[in-house]
Amino acid sequence: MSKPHIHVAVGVIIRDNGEILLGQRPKGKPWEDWWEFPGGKIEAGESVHQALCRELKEELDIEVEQATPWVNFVHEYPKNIVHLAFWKVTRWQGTPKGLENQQLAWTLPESAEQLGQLLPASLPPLKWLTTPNRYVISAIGSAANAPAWLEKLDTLLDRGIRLFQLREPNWDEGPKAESLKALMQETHQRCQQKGARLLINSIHPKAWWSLADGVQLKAQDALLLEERPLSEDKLIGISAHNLADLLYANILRADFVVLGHVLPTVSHPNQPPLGWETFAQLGAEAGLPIFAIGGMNETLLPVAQQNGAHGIAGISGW
Ligand SMILES: Nc1nc2c([nH]c(=O)n2[C@@H]2O[C@H](COP(=O)(O)OP(=O)(O)OP(=O)(O)O)[C@@H](O)[C@H]2O)c(=O)[nH]1
Ligand SMILES: [Mg+2]
Repeated sequence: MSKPHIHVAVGVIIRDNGEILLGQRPKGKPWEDWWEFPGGKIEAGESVHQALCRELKEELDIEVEQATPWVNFVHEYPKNIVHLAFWKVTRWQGTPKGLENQQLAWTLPESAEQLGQLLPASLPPLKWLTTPNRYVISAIGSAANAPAWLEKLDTLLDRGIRLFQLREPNWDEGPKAESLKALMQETHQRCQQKGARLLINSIHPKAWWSLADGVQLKAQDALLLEERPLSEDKLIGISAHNLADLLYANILRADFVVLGHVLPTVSHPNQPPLGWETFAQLGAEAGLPIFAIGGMNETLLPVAQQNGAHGIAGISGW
């Protein structure tokens, strides 16, 4: 017998301090007492945004004022298949109240499991929420430029950037050079001191990936793999340019995807950019958080998020 498909709008309600709102499922509903993000089924004729606003009014008595699409993904339960559209809610009116007699709790994503049992499909979003939303990519070139890089790194760390990628295809001694490995280790140490993470592009030796915090796989390197190449405690990003790359990122159980280039960029002068519309359409199919890349700068972060991005990535523009 085929399982029913259920389409659900889910609100990730986020306070400025990073806490999110979770609710305990009411008595008498399936999965009673399990913790979840507020939300509910999309009714016939409703857009996802309309369903989100209605559900958060019905369940919490708040009016949504600002919400952006984040990740859509599908979870198969024993009895049904749930299509979850997660939206980030960053401004609302009113104080959330449990109108269905459900317990509510504000928690940091990393502490959510202390509340009790969480719905299985709520676990990936909790992990994704701990991924920073600005992703800085290096372009250092040679050991002579190392001091300038380390100075820039310290400035970016002071500005709160918590995710970096070492990507040096044009390193003067080659992308496997000992001089680059030494700089990678210095960079990683400085990141660790500030709780930031450093990923290594897959053009560099595999042994470096686990010395740092994970890997950023080029699309064609991802296609050569059959499974997630590192354990869950490491991060795996995949660079994607089309739907096939995005679907493959799901097979490899990547943590996020970098999709682009979105706007014209000096690094790809001869390829046409995706533009925001295509970015949003592809992103809606990704099933993972997506970084927009190509022509990004910090003022574009809200634009990227309106188009469904988790964050922005780039070499320049910081
Ligand atoms: N709201 C919500 N639903 C989730 C999450 N994760 C998840 O798998 N679901 C599933 O999505 C479906 C949402 O249904 P719901 O019971 O909230 O629907 P609803 O508010 O419209 O309730 P109703 O049908 O009783 O009126 C359930 O099957 C639930 O198990 C989550 O984090 N939040
Ligand atoms: Mg509900």
